[in-house]
Amino acid sequence: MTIEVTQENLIKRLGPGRHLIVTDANVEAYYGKRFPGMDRFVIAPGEVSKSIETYERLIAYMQEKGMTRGDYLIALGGGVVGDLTGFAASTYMRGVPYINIPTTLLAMVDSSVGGKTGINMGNAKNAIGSFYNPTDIWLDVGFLETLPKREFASGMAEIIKYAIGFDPEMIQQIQAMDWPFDEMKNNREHIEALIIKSIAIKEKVVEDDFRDSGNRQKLNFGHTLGHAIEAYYGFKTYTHGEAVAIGMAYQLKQANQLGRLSDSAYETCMALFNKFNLPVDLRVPDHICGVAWHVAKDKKRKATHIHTIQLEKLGQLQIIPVDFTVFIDNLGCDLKIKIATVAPRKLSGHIPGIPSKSIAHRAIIAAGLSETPTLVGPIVMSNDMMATLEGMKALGSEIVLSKDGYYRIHKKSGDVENALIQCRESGSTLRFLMPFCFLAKGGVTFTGEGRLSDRPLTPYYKVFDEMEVAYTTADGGLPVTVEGNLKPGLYEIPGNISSQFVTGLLMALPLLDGTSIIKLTTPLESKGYVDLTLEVLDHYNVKIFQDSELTYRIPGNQHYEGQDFYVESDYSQAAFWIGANALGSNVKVEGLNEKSRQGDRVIDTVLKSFACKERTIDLSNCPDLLPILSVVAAVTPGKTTFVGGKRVRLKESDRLHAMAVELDKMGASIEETPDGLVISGQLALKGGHVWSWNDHRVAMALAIAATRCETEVVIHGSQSVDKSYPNFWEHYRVLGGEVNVQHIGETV
Ligand SMILES: O=C(O)C1=C[C@@H](OP(=O)(O)O)[C@@H](O)[C@H](O)C1
Ligand SMILES: C=C(OP(=O)(O)O)C(=O)O
Repeated sequence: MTIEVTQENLIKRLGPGRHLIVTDANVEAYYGKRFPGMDRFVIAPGEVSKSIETYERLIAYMQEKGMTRGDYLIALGGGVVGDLTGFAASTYMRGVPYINIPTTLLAMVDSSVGGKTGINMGNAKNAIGSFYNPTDIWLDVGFLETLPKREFASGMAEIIKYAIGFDPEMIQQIQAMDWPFDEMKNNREHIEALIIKSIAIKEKVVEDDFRDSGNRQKLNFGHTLGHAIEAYYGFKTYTHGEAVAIGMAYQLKQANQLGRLSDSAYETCMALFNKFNLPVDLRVPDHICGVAWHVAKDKKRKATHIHTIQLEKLGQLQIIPVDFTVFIDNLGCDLKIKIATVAPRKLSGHIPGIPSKSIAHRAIIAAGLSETPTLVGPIVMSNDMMATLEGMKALGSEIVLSKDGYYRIHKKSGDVENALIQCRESGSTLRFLMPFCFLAKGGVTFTGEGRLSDRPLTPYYKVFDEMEVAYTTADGGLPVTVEGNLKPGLYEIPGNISSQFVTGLLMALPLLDGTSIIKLTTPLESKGYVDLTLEVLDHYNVKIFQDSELTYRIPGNQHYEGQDFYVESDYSQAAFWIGANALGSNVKVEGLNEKSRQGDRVIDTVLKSFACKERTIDLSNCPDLLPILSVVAAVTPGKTTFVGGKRVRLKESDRLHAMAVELDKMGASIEETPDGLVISGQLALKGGHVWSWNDHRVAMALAIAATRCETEVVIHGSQSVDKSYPNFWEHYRVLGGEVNVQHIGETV
């Protein structure tokens, strides 16, 4: 039965004494007036109060008040109040009695039962604590009238756990509840019954196994992942119940997929989560790898195995030990993923610039089409470079490593048939080589990895339709096979989806047997990249005429012939170090060409605008600078508005979204707009766990953010730098950075 909590009832129960109510400011605001004659110690709401400092203040207050072993502490609030009060009660004078009056649904069914008390140390939840039971638990569902709906749902997640894991009869009662309810009265009976049943289950399990060694682990259903989810997001993004709901949903999905749990039981469980709008997946599914890392560090994990709690049928849970690598594999987390732990410190020193990826792509293609061999280099063997080198070989070029990083390249004689090109994640390789489909009899098949399949190709498909070139795609994505000949003529394409279509056509059309015209139907963005194309074409004696801002004329029957090609240093990569300098580091990147035509050379000018209080940065000609510039903006005072960045969403990740999510996790003030970001700068970021979104530029930008963080930054998916800058972490260390890179499996 539940009881109405009033001052009169309390005093009747406790008798005279120096009793003290511990509560938080929210509960005090609603209910403080119910206890006008009782002393109250009010703490700040939320996890921050489960700290040594608050504990010390509470004990000092009790001493000052002269409380003795005969006096009671009364916890009036949610889990935080209960845990702190219980811990103070268990330690003050080696133990004083306390009464727990939970005011949240979660506390009623979970933390108030079981005798666990504790406070946090840093990010480690309940690092200091004790097993200590309250003398009484007073239940008053009336408190739930004022509980926010999201908090109510959070408590329902625990009730759902009891229902599906221990007592399926509760399921109908949950199904019968009105939700969301306006008034408690129609639901009161169901809720009371569910709370009482939940407590009875927990008490029974705990009684049988007070120190958490056997069956009590079943109460942790969904919690191993749930705790890891809370920790990965710094206890910010999901409530406890939401995190546990996601944890349970993952286990249920796996059990169902392995045939251990019936479809109907699985669907029943999912419907219960849905009823209360509880999430069943992470908003960013790839974040599961970061969550898995936290599981690896979980104190409950034994050796290389993890004890998972799995539902076999409604009402029946099993404890099943699973190899940790199998566990993370089952979560859908790629074992190739690496994690870089980066210490929060500034960088200084010299590093050599890395050869420009954009220029090298173009030079390899031009050299590969030339019958006279030329030496192209230096080239750093990133995944993207490998894709273009292999791609040109597939189209009939001979490529031989001549000396350190320099390749002798030319076109071989003879026909090529049915070429297959693995573009990996390189948009440039795919879009630069697609128009060369006519170089292989029987066509060319392009395949790729990661997000490449989702990046736009429609401007080419329109051209192929017009030119009667056949293509077959897998549901509009990759692999795609293209077969047929482009013809000289008019090519109308947009200039604002990707300049890479313009580059691809500019490189292929000179080989046709007549003049072609490229007409841009929308203004050209990323213009600097098209200028680079024209520069490389000129070097190989291929002539293009720009008749107007939107029109290029390309004479046919041309041949690629040229001198050796030196690949200058990459401004897009140097931008990370230059960005670090804007944040107080002192890095010299050697070998940059001050007269380079690379668009990203604009980084120097853009950084100057940070001297003003407010600045607007247009990304339309420097999309690749967004990740690093957003980091600079996050830790430079003033407001930065990024515009013109729609295309930035179409790269290896949606970079606007990725940077907004990750910088927000690190404590930045950042807002996403349809074509940019708005960032209010501050002095430092917090640090913590972040996800690279499998995007090299996001990973590198987050590494630079670490130079202005208060604690270390743990970058999940740090291997993504291999796409363009495989020696990035090595350079980071050369500059005095402290980086520890591990495979997720090695964190065990
Ligand atoms: O031509 C190139 O080398 C590139 C063009 C740009 O793409 P978009 O033209 O699609 O913006 C840029 O983002 C990419 O990294 C490289
Ligand atoms: C977008 C990029 O490359 P690509 O388009 O070649 O994949 C990049 O390097 O940031």
